[in-house]
Amino acid sequence: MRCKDSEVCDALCFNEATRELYADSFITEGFILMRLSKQVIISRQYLVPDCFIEIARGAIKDNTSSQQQAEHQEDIALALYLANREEAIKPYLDILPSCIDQNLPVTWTLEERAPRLCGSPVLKEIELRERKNFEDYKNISDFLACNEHLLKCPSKEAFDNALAWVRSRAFGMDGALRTNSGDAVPAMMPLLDLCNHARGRTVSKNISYSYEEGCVVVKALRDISPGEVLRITYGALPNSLLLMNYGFCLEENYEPDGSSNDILAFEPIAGGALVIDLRTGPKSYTYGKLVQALECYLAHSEEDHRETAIEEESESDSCHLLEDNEEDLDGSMLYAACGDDYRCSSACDNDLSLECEALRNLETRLLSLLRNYKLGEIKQVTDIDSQLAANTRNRFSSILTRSEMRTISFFLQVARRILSMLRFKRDHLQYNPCALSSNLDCINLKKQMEDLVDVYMRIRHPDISLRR
Ligand SMILES: C[S@@+](CC[C@H](N)C(=O)[O-])C[C@H]1O[C@@H](n2cnc3c(N)ncnc32)[C@H](O)[C@@H]1O
Repeated sequence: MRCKDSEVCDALCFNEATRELYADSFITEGFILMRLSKQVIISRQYLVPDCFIEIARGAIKDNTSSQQQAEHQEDIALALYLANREEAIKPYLDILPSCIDQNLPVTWTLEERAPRLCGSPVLKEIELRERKNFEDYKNISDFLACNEHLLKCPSKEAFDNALAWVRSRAFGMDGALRTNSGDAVPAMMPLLDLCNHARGRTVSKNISYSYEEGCVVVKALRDISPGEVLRITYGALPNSLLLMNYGFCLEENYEPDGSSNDILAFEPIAGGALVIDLRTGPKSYTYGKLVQALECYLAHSEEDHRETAIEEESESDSCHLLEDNEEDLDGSMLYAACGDDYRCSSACDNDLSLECEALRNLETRLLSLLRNYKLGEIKQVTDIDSQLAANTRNRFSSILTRSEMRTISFFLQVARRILSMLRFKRDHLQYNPCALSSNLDCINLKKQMEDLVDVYMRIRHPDISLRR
């Protein structure tokens, strides 16, 4: 579709080959590319009959939180409607890619997934996603088997593709009708959904859209050259989600303030219930998470110490403030750092010893996670078609895993630096974020690490911090 001036393009939406949204002539900033009115927006508000939401509510017995459940039901309702392939929307659906075309990791075999994503928490998430899709489909087909008059159950393949379209192409429709949790109702917006995602430092969006009285108005944000890809932003999404829902990842997925959109689901204790979302960025993003991880280890150490203390109480009256492997600590400085009062220093030393232990636990855990990644061990394929798919998978898996390793290295180096400061060792550690990053990223990361160590020491150890 070619928009020469600010035409209303509604009539074309369902019966044109819409792939030609890409501008074929120079478009100037402020140009209105299109108006999508409610006739072409596929949402419950406009096209999806209420019975689909009733089916989704009846069939999906989520055990997640009520908000997630409500959102999920809305997505399922929309997916069911799409899978039902009504005549009016068929031309639109006919051009949408399948899950395989989208290269979604749920379609990769185990042999394809495991080496590429080895070490990544995303491997587990993909399995969960598969299981959830399967459960949802089973619930829907069971429900529709008892309520045949409502709808013919779509095939699993049709349902999977429809749900993938909702996840990768639906927009939150800003309007009077809201989901039970108050969120915007998901809607398909043919044409607007041809735009790619831009975020991060290197590529920015070139068009914007806004809701105006039942219409979505799409405007050029700057001059757009012929053939240039039209880009909106899907949000500050992490690469893990981009890969799972859209089948691609972004290099340099950072915000202008230097915070990464990539989040590492970190389990301080392997298989434990606690998962901390770690991301790199300015200290407001990192300090709280670091402390949360350390507190988890502190809680464990304190339990262990209490048990050991009870065992040892009868054996000896002597107080071992430091562990054997902490012999290299400069005792006099430790006491000085904790104040002159002996009782205070004794308590502080004990705390310090626990804190060092927590930092060492964090260091050990992060190191072991880092070792799980197996970059560069992916088998090469020979035939051309498989090579193309494999190259795409390799590229995006590599972006994702490098980003996760970058986050792990970040916190690892911070833990080591703090540990070295608390032990009053000469500061011989160098931050080395460069192996996984570009030069600019390297400078930012180094600053973020220094800031995090600095704020940690100032807040938790102002006396030591002052002496440095
Ligand atoms: C909403 S659609 C965008 C339209 C898509 N370009 C098309 O022609 O159908 C989302 C899909 O576009 C692709 N995509 C979007 N942004 C991308 C990006 N920055 N890099 C690579 N692929 C992208 C992915 O395949 C994703 O699943």
